[in-house]
Amino acid sequence: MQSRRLKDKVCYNYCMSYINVYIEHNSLALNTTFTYACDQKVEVGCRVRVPFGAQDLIGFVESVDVLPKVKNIKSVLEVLDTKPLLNEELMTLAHTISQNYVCSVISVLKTMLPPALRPSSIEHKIVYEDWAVLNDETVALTPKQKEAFASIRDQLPMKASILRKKISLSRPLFEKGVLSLEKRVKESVVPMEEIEDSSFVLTEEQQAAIENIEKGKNTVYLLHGVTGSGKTEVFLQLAKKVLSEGKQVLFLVPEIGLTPMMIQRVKARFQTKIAIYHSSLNAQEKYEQYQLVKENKVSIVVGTRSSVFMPFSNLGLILMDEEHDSSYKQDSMPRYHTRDIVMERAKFHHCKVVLSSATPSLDSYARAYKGVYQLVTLTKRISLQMPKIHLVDMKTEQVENGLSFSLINAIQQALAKHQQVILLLNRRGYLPVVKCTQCEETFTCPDCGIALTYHKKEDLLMCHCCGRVFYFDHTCPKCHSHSFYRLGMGTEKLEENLQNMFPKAYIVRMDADSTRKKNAHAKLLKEFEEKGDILVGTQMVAKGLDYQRVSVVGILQADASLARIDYQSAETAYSMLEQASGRCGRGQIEGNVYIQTFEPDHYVMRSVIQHDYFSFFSKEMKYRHLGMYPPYVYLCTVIYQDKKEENALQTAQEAKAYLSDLKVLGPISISMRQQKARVRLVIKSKDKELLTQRVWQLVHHHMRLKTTVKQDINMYPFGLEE
Ligand SMILES: Nc1ncnc2c1ncn2[C@@H]1O[C@H](COP(=O)(O)OP(=O)(O)OP(=O)(O)O)[C@@H](O)[C@H]1O
Ligand SMILES: [Zn+2]
Repeated sequence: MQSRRLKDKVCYNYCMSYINVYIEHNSLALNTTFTYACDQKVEVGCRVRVPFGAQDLIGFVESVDVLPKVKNIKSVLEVLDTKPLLNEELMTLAHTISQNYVCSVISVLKTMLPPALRPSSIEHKIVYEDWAVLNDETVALTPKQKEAFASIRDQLPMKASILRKKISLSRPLFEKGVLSLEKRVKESVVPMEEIEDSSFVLTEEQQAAIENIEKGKNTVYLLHGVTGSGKTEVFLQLAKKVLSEGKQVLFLVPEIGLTPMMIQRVKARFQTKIAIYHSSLNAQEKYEQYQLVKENKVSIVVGTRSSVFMPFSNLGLILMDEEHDSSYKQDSMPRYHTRDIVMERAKFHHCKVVLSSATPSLDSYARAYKGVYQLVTLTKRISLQMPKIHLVDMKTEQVENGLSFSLINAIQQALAKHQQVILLLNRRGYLPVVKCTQCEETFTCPDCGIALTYHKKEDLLMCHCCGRVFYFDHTCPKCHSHSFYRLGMGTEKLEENLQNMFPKAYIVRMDADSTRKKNAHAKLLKEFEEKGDILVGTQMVAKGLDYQRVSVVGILQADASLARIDYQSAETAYSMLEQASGRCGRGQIEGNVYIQTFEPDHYVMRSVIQHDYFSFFSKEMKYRHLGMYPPYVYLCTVIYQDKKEENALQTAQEAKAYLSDLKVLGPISISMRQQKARVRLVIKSKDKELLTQRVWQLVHHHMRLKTTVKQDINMYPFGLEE
């Protein structure tokens, strides 16, 4: 790998410079710069259009050399930016990420930028609009024109479209040069409910936590506070101090559930313009928010994963809420974990980082336990006590429509008292499996080979793996029967069952299907808060919700996440159960949680019943140690994909042989994608640098062998893909 040089940042020599460019290309083989001649002013971090083979490609300038190093080099076709899109910090960061995650620099550069600024973003053109601005007031006007001008004089500059609607005489004002037109980026309004700020006296624990963090010498703090212990308030207080010193603050939230809530709280508290950044924004809105930070117009950013790449100039604090959440790891190239990027940015800006969660990732807690991070704890809830957990043993309980009698009873009582209920079933759709009762044929996705889910409202079958949908005529393609088993249930069916059982209840359903539209998430939550009795949903409902009237939480099929054969299943299950439980009893009414399980004696269940994170942590760490899994080792998975399984297998075998100095598990065959067989290797090492080095060498080994089998590298995966 070559190292980056940032010398000769700008070339003011307009005659000719030689620039090194990362070109837009998917191949890791091209993860190097190419040199071009350029006769225009250009800086590091600008985009250029260059000839490459028979194509024109877009690239980023990595460095500018005054002296030519290569003979017969081609010339740049066009310099696309007058100012660098990415500053030195971000250019260097891109390089670090590429190194650590074994991915191309260009893929990182693309991820860092809002869609409108990505190298060849033809479909995301930035939208501009005309504004009328004052040009020359001294021009002679007719009395009528004078009158018209006077009526709008104080409102300038204003949108030309509004001006034209307001006065009919706007045209002569432009023609005579009183006004002129200016193109400005169209401003979109991101709608957001305004809420009032609540101020309260900090609890002793909150006070101590703030002091510990402010006075601490460490860079990274893990704020471990039980659900409802007021971690957000600690965040807001810490932010206040840093903002008063004139520095910027980044609030990171997981996708997308908590975003509206955090935005509201931050806005209410600081009463100032903030930048927000999440997946519901369109390209134009993202561009706008990005520019707000770039032009130093805001000091606060609230956003999900990708906001970690915002062009901060003076970052004073990074707050990462629900740090355990899986959405912080990007599951496409570059497969970075936000926490790692946070650490890099904190290093550059010399600022503190606070990670917070009621159920920290094993990784972060282990670091805090060892003293690498400073542990700060909140052990008590603000309101009453922690909710009471009831483990409902499904082996012995009576059940109706998938609900145990204990849970049905609790729901009835809550509804009678006008309290709210949250039910979690981590499976969307109506029927998870469609199977013919005559010939036992199961409908499966031809691309992925997994069972299709029936969605009743749309009356179609959907693959939850690749998203493909299939028309369903309620006939078995094999034996033409019309009768199907009604096995299992997803959230859509649960909602229907509940409506039949509790006809008067107002039910809100929240899952990937009901939240597909823009801002649907925030709308559904508002609907539940204002008039809902029961909120049904997938793990989305387990996250961060803070409603005072929720007295019952029911978790259906609680063992489903434990059943997965993955080293991380127990951690995911513990966190989901504890987080979901934490949604009730947050106000003045007691909370009761019903966990429907076939394994009430499992250590995950035993820890949840006591709300005892540490007992879970200790047991889980023993298992990880025994099996040699993170945080004891670093992992990398490589998935080989090919039309023919034997090709993928053979390549994986070759890779395993090449990596004979490391512990490699597999190859094993996992589910298909796009009709291609997939074979997985799991590579383990205690030495992070060695792992990275060997994986890069593996990539080059495949290049030398001209391997045609597609490989997908995932450094530090979040669980193993199946
Ligand atoms: N000192 C305080 N006095 C009274 N109420 C408080 C105080 N601090 C926080 N609260 C309120 O307590 C509730 C819980 O706080 P918050 O949502 O920050 O909890 P949390 O620790 O983030 O919980 P979770 O991990 O479950 O998301 C909120 O409604 C918040 O407004
Ligand atoms: Zn599929």
